[in-house]
Amino acid sequence: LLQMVFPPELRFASLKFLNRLFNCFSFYCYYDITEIDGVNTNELYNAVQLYLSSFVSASGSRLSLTRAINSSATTFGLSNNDCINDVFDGVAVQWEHVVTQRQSQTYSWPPLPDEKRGFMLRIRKRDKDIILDFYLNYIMEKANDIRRKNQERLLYTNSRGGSLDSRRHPWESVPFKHPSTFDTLAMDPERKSNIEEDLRDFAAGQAFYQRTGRAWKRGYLLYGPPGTGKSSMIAAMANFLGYDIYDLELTEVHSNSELRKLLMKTSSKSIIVIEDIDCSVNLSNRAKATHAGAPRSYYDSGAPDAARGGEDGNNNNTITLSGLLNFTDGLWSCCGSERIFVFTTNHIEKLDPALLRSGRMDMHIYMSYCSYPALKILLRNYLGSEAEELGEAAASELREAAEKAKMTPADISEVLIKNRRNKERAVGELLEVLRARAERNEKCGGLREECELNGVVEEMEEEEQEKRALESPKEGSDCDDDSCKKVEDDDEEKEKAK
Ligand SMILES: Nc1ncnc2c1ncn2[C@@H]1O[C@H](COP(=O)(O)OP(=O)(O)OP(=O)(O)O)[C@@H](O)[C@H]1O
Ligand SMILES: [Mg+2]
Repeated sequence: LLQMVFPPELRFASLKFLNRLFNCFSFYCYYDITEIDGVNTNELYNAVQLYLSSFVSASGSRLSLTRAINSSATTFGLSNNDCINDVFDGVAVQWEHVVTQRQSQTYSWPPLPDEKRGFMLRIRKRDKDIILDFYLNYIMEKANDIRRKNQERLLYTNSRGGSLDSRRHPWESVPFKHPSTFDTLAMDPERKSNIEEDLRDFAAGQAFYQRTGRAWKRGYLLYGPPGTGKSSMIAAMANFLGYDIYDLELTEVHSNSELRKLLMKTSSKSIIVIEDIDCSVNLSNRAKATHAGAPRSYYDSGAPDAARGGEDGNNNNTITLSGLLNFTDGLWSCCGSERIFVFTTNHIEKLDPALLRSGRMDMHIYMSYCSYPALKILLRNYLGSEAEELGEAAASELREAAEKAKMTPADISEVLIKNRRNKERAVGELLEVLRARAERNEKCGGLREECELNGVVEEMEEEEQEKRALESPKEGSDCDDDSCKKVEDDDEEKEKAK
């Protein structure tokens, strides 16, 4: 019509004029919520999608269904260019899912997705205040609730090494399904409940952190020998609080600024984990600091710029200790809220004092060898029986052996898993293993670590294994003839080798 009525030079102006005229007389106004806002993912788009998926299934006649890899939840969504109505506080609104093909692909890296997706919200002009002030906040809260209720928490990794995906996100995610909880964690109950209480206080502490002027974050350093449950503790923390986990692979981070960018893209209510902090990256100026003796001198000599949040002059492409400290502690660490930092290490003595100084990591948690109270939890987990049920004599023998043996919960779990169908055999073998280990510890005479270094422990372990292999199969074991014969053959071979 425009083409017929107006000459070409007036077409654009007339279109603009008609548009304005139409808007003046229209009862409605429209808001676009696009999936990608400039270069960043639009959180509101994700929230609206989740919010609509909670009730769209009941009213929609044509829906899109999605399920993420490894996920157990199906998500309903509006099909392309479909509409749905909603009512908030007596006010009617309409949502439309608008999908269009991206026309001109301007150069950008990583390339933008082919489709441009967004939601269009249509409301009456007179309802603007109530919708913009309350409805959108309500949607954000509701989406967070749905996420928590679905228990579809995510485990993020930066294993792509700094490159972004098509949605401009540096983190990759999978549903987090680790079943470890504080109930299943073998640890002294008193220490465990202290940690639980600390976490509970943290999660409910918004007003406290606000009042005291502290950033709403907390740091935990988990240290102890391998197999004592550091990773299991992180999973238990995430399950307890219902937080996502960001597993930061430091070896994939190339500079301090990349580290900051990663931090900026983490969400609230999350646990940011760096495992094996002592060996995951060669923190370039740590050596200088240790050499200098005093922890503070590192700031003077090592990386003056980096300490203020910049890059080390000589090491533009490396991540420095100060970069890491800024990451956990500096201004950038509070670019979100309600976040927990967890570092783990097997060798706390190798860590730079700057990382350990008070206030840096709020709680240092030693994950120790398996004590008797922890052993009781493992017996309950794997055999389904309380230690007291095993009889007083067996219980006290176990207690004594466990205290002397200094075995990790991982080692003990192995013995229990192997014999989980036969409680007596499990307890019998466990006692045997614990005693052998206690005996070995005695031989090493408190120099266990030196013995381990010199291979003495390895030799002893081999001897123990051979001894056990020679004794098996035991009476009443459920191996068939063929497998028994195989074990005998193996034994013979081992004997020969010996
Ligand atoms: N305290 C514990 N409670 C329950 N299970 C445990 C505990 N410690 C270890 N385990 C068991 O041993 C296995 C290894 O534990 P985990 O990975 O948590 O140890 P880790 O301390 O993180 O070891 P590493 O230092 O090598 O990373 C787990 O599968 C878990 O089942
Ligand atoms: Mg671990």
